[in-house]
Amino acid sequence: MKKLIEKANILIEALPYIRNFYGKTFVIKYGGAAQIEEDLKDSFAQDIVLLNFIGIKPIIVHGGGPKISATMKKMGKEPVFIHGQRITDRETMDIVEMVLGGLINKEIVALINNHGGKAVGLSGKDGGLIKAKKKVIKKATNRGDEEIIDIGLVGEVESVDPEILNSLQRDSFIPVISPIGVGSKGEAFNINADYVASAIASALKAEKLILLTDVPGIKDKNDNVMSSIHKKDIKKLIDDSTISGGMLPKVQACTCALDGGVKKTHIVDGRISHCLLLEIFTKEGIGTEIVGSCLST
Ligand SMILES: Nc1ncnc2c1ncn2[C@@H]1O[C@H](COP(=O)(O)OP(=O)(O)O)[C@@H](O)[C@H]1O
Ligand SMILES: CC(=O)N[C@@H](CCC(=O)OP(=O)(O)O)C(=O)O
Repeated sequence: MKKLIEKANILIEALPYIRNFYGKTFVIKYGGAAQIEEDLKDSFAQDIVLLNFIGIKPIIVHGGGPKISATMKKMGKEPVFIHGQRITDRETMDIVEMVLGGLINKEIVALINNHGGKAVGLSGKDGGLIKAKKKVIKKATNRGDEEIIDIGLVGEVESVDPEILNSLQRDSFIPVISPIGVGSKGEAFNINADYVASAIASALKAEKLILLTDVPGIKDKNDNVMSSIHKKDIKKLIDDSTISGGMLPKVQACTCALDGGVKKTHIVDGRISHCLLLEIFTKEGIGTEIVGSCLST
């Protein structure tokens, strides 16, 4: 009996969150580094379906960097990254569309549907969801001026048209989005999934942006995970190199989303089973939250 009452207490701990989040949109970025074991993929899909059945509206933006790299290598191409962005020639863009839009997107859709959800896969091309333009990377030269590095068909989000998402949500579908944008001439652009998730969360004024990755959260200089950071403190953490590498686009995505009207942003360890439920429905949460308004400090 004691064990049964403990189970009831767990549900009761979740009650205020279920009440607060009813009808709200959560944008969840499912990074390639978190898509590792079959059990974990299943627990992710179960969490999404549970969120949906209790009235939260999840939107998934997925990555898949490791699988793109593995496929490139199989085809005799060496992946190269500059500032965390994959140099994308035309042949690589075909591989990106094949792996993200074909393989990974459909795998996530099938997983969610297997657990009783109604997922629909789309890329930024569908319904004109993500308009993109070529991303320009500038590098300071030792002559004191700047040179432009051409990284090919890498895009940045120009605008988001959420109409297709609104329609899908109205009919209780769960959108699963691959981070491919469409240019003014209909051409495809490869975009970092953190930035796409951030732009979509802003366009929908989502309640939360949650980025699933392969670290327990943002670590300080002593390797301890910081449970909460105010966005005004991010710059200092970048300047003193506490935050670097792959964490840079994530904190940028979180701060842009907060500026765009998203209430809270989280960086969570996707290698933990049911990490979404632990973050959303427990007092402590897991990982790092980045907050930005006076109310949430
Ligand atoms: N302060 C920090 N705390 C945690 N991780 C950090 C920090 N600074 C840099 N990183 C790096 O960021 C990486 C996460 O980014 P990335 O590998 O691009 O993930 P994903 O594939 O999920 O997008 C970590 O594996 C870690 O090496
Ligand atoms: C321009 C660019 O680098 N795009 C990424 C898109 C996928 C992605 O973001 O995947 P993760 O979230 O798993 O890293 C890439 O080609 O790897």
